[in-house]
Amino acid sequence: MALLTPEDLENINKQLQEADSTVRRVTGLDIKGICKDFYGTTPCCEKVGIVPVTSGNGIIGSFSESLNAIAGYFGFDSFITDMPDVSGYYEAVKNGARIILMADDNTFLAHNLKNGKIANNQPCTGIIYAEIASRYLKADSKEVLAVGLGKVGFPGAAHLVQKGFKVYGYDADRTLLEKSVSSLGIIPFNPVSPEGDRQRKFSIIFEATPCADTIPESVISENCVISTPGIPCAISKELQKKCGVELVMEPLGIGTASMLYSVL
Ligand SMILES: NC(=O)C1=CN([C@@H]2O[C@H](COP(=O)(O)OP(=O)(O)OC[C@H]3O[C@@H](n4cnc5c(N)ncnc54)[C@H](O)[C@@H]3O)[C@@H](O)[C@H]2O)C=CC1
Ligand SMILES: NCCC[C@@H](N)C(=O)NCCCC[C@H](N)C(=O)O
Repeated sequence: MALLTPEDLENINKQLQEADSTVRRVTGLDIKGICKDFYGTTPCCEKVGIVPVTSGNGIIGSFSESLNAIAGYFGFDSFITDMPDVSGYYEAVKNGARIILMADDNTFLAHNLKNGKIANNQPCTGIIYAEIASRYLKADSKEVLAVGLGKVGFPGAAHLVQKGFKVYGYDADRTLLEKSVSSLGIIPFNPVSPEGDRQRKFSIIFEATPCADTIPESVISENCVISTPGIPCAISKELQKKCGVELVMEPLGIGTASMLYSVL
């Protein structure tokens, strides 16, 4: 899995505020409103314990601090434990944490100790970015392009299928593309070299790849939202400006909010 860097998390509050205003423009609701409406839950001063984890590549600079800022932004009472790992987990519980947030190199979880609910960042991220895209107020059709069908993208594409959208999809990994076609019924469509479908454009695009510039101008409709957790960004700033694309993209907060609301 591509790991976050401290650079990705710089000015996390500013990134979150900017993403929130884009989400509000795109859907009419802010991120809180989307999570509340989608999960049917509202925070009620649950205490969130954030536990740094030293395994694998170790602690990522400002990752825990970013989670603390994000939890506060969404109205949770949160703290970072002094100790990492098992000692940190013990410290969190002893200090009254109701929800534990912790991540190693492979899994980023939220666990509600009271109701037993547990969430994984990858599906929670894919689903919430897909949900935001699905609520685009200026969408000109129910057709969606989903690029990147991995641990984040597949759950997001599945969510769009379940919501009744006609999902065109692509993944550079042929096996994953074939699995998505057979299990979700998505229509294979390579945005970079579409066979036959040269003029197909989309006003709703969901992207979840670790590659830059995966969305070419040829598939961007006049009114278009690109909802993408993918890092680096799926579209250049120049192309975004040229096409007037609404870009919903943020490195950690939207996915974390989805996790927290899903375990309430
Ligand atoms: N913003 C956020 O909150 C979060 C962001 N991420 C980011 O989302 C991205 C995806 O993460 P995962 O799904 O866990 O990774 P993954 O490796 O499971 O899936 C990525 C998929 O993209 C495909 N891919 C790569 N280049 C492609 C291209 N040019 N065109 C089409 N498909 C291409 C790969 O074949 C793979 O199936 C990563 O950049 C990750 O850092 C992940 C979790 C949260
Ligand atoms: N964008 C949300 C998904 C993050 C994920 N791509 C990642 O970097 N995971 C590694 C987190 C490692 C955290 C570290 N163990 C710490 O506790 O600081």
